[in-house]
Amino acid sequence: MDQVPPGLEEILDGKNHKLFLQGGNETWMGFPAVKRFTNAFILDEVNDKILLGYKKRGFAQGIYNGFGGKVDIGETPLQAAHRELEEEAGVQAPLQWFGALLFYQTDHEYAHYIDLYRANSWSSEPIETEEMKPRWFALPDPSTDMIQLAERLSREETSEGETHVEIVPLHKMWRDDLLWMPLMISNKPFVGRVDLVQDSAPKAGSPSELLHPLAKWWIATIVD
Ligand SMILES: COc1nc(N)nc2c1ncn2[C@H]1C[C@H](O)[C@@H](COP(=O)(O)OP(=O)(O)OP(=O)(O)O)O1
Repeated sequence: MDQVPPGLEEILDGKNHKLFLQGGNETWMGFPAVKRFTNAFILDEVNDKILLGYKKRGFAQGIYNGFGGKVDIGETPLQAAHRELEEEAGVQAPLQWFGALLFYQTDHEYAHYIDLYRANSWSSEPIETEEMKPRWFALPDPSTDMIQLAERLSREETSEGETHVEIVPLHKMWRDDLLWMPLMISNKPFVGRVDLVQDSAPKAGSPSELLHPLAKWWIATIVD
């Protein structure tokens, strides 16, 4: 019988779930507060592509991610997701909720509670903004071992750190994304919690240490 991690009962809100994966030997950390965020992904299901943004500045500069940020006071998470997508990629899209993640990183002031959204259509060609440079990448099959793929991509990268490959740059995304990417690709709603040790942003280094920042993780799909 799996034990739902602290903080996720409220997010599950009575919905049935099925454990997808879990790992790590630590105990769940306590956290002082929770802050709400959103993250939105556009998927081109005709051409098996995903739109990601290259973070040009500030926190987590140099990684690829969906488009998102904090939920402002007075906004619903869905409103925030639409606003962030438009601000960061100049795009409007019929966003659908597909998951929620709770993260806590050692010594941080708050845990991130991130509502995840996806859409299969979009209003116009994405544009580069001050914060993000959008780029389309080929999606791997959801049955792919994402950790092995990230290791291969990391080895194949040019010495200048330039990503030539057209496939989704898993080695330059948040480490936890490797765990739930198959669920996003196959559109299976999920909830998850991930605890991280400090300094978890992706950076060059030994591919075998790809999951090193993750101290404990638990991800479950939502079932009807
Ligand atoms: C392990 O850490 C993270 N994993 C994943 N998958 N996503 C993360 C992680 N940390 C942050 N994020 C998401 C949350 C948001 O969708 C974006 C941006 O987060 P950030 O903390 O940079 O948000 P801000 O830029 O401060 O928000 P504003 O745009 O509102 O200023 O990444």
